[in-house]
Amino acid sequence: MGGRGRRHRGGRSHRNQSEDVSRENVPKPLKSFDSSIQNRTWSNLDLEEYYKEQKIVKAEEWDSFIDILRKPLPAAFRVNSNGQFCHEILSILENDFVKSLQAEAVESGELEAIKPLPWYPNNLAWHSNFSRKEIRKNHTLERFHEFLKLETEVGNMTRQEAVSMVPPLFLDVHPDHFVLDMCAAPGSKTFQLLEIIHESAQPGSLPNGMVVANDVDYKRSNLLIHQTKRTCTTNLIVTNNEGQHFPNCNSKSALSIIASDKYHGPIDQLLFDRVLCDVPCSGDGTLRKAPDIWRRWNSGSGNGLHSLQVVIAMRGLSLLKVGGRMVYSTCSMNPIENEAVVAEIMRRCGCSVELVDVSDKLPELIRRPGIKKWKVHDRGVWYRSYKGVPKLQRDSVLRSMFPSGKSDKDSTTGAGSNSGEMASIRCDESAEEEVCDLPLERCARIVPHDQNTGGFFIAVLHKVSPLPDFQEKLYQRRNARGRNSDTVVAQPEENTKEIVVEEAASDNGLKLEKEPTNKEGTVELAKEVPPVHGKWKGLDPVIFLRDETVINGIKSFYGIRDESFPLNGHLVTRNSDTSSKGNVKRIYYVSRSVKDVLELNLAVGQKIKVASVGLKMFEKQSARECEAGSCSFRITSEGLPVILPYMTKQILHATMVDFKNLLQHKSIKFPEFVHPEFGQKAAEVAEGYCVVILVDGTQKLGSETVKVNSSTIAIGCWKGKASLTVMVTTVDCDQLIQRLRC
Ligand SMILES: C[S@@+](CC[C@H](N)C(=O)[O-])C[C@H]1O[C@@H](n2cnc3c(N)ncnc32)[C@H](O)[C@@H]1O
Repeated sequence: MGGRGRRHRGGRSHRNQSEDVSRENVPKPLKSFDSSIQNRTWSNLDLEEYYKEQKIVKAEEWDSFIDILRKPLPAAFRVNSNGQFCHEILSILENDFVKSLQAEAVESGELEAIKPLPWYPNNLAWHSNFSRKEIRKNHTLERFHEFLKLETEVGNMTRQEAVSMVPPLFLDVHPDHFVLDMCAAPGSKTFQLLEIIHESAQPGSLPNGMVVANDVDYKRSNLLIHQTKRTCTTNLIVTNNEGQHFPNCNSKSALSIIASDKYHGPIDQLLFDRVLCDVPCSGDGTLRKAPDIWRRWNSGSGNGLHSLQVVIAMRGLSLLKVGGRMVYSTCSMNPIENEAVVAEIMRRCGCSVELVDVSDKLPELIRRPGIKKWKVHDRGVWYRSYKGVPKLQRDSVLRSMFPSGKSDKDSTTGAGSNSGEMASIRCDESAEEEVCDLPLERCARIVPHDQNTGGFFIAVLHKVSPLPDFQEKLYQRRNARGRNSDTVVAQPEENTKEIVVEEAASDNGLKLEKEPTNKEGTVELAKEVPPVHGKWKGLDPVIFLRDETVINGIKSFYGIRDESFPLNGHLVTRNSDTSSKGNVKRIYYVSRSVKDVLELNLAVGQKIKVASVGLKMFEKQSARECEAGSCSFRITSEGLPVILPYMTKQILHATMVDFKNLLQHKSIKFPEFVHPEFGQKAAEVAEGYCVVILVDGTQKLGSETVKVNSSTIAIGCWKGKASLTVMVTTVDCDQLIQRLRC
């Protein structure tokens, strides 16, 4: 539909249901690649020594490995499978650019300039032989660059590193799944997850599944909100919780006891069928794309992230349903952030979690088994085993970093026990090299020289039974204590009666509004109705719109029947939209699954910090534009594809010539349309927002003859006193005009 995948401009900026993305959130462009300084900036002796020692590639491959790390990353991109013009775009790539760019490929000694990634389903993902900078700067690639730019801008394509596309494919998501993306920003994988959730949905029908895209960083979340808006989804909640403390939303828990008396929703507890745990990492797999990492890299950054990665992954597993699947991934090549984390969570979970062997999936994706032997490096010293770690260093070098994960609490000796000797010791030779006894070979490591990509790591985990009790209780204890330790020791805890008082406190600077507590220290929830005022400072609360005058006004103006497309209970607003009662400015539509989760979240005291939810469907018109009798809410471009199949009023059908004229001239007086019949119908429709649908030559101009389907092209317009005016951004107009020329 013309409205699909639209990009919006000029809307008022709103921090939480954010429209805009500040420039500082946009990933910095690739630093200019100048071969004269390449060797100086694209090298780091510590990194080289580290990876030689860790033996993630064989000695004979070393040169190929390090050479390719010094070459800029070829650009890759994906075609949005739900985009209305998906097939046209694939056809342009296959029939135009594959051929027209061929000369460039030959010049650089390659066979093809662009080609589909063989392991990605349906040829939707593509590899190019040009770096992003080459595409930007090389004049012969100008047309290709323009094409990529425009299609990305209107939401038909996404530029994404090839290896970063892998985790959602291993997650095996179905349209009815509840999916948690724990560390989601800037959102390229969330976008893929949403595509899968919506895969088989017909226009207007909403899948049963949903995605919760969480990221602790609200600025980065704004980027995600912007990115995913192009999917026109009603099935997404963007949240700003710390992944490792993502709340328990359980209406039956002691904390929620008061609310649960009033709560009769279909979900008692928020658990997920799938969890994506794409954790913060040192990012050395992205060296080819972000060369400044060469300068900054040291082994300490991976060591420093290990504990956080473990606790985020553990939280993901406890939020996973039994029988569910979690993918753990990083864009780091470092075993301390990868195999060591996976081994530690396997140890903590015992038999309740299995590593899934996915070696038969995506056979064309070249990857290597996870390694079972590695060492730990800290401040110039290599350790083969935890035994050798001096006491003073056991704060930074943890037993979970080693392959066996075993501690030796009594050991006071070892390579570095005397701090005076440390500097001269390169390795604790006395200790035996450890080998992990877990099936880490089932993990997948993607190394850059195998298929000219970045580096990446993936582990697929299956939850076969509830986690050991003490792991769940550990989470509660840590929250109750104020959670200032990420280096959690996996030991059984006896007293778990303590109740979470501040489920997600203010570790990251967000302050909770003060809530009343009772004598047990539990949060007392409002007795009558769930709280609606902002609990999280800086985040507007989510409020269900119950104003019948507004809802009925919309229903009757657009001819929407509740039995076909329910509005009651599915419309929400944010606090800043309602500066005074009845003055709602923006209305968001949420799918049933999202509605159920929001209601549960309200019942348990708004534990989840909701940054953005659902799809902006209606926007208030200014009083000047609204004549008496017309509806004061227009439909947004992103909402149109979802609601159009259910609209029975305010619809006009135009032939190609009138449709194109409208796009070109933006505003046309009724008598000036080529088909007077169309001008007549436009004059008759009620003043205010209306939709113009393009009909082909064989169809009549009567509304009842045209059924809306996935290829329907429609635009929002404003019917004024004497003319019809297009309500579509210039970029979208231009894109549509170009498309209609094809
Ligand atoms: C590797 S990036 C995620 C990339 C993302 N999955 C994508 O595909 O676009 C890691 C993200 O983790 C976020 N993060 C860092 N610490 C976190 C935490 N404790 N909980 C949740 N997110 C966290 C960062 O803000 C960052 O956006």
